[in-house]
Amino acid sequence: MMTDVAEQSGNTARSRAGDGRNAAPGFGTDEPAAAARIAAIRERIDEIDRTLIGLWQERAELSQQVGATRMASGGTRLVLSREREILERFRQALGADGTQLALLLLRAGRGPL
Ligand SMILES: C=C(O[C@@H]1C=C(C(=O)O)C=C[C@H]1O)C(=O)O
Repeated sequence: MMTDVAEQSGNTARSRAGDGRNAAPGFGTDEPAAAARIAAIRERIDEIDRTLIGLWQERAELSQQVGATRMASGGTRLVLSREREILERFRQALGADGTQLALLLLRAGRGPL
């Protein structure tokens, strides 16, 4: 993110200098063909992000339903053995970043500890 902003302001500075570069502001390149390819790839990235956000929200709602169901039956709010399984699943698939992602995912459902 920081890099994008820095690169964009770099392009803006060149445009102001009137040297003919910065053909496609916001793409981080002065090559129109590269900018077109990037725009096409970004469409899919945006689609993936929308899906991820929707799935994230759906998972949080389902997790809250489980918690409410369990507490209404006199059970516990959390089940740490289950949370450990989920952390391990994400760690195995994605490594250390997977663990961090799973921690955020679990927190989205049950709130901060
Ligand atoms: C949703 C549940 O409740 C809590 C939330 C979990 C989750 O978001 O995956 C996992 C374990 C529990 O601490 C569950 O037990 O399945």
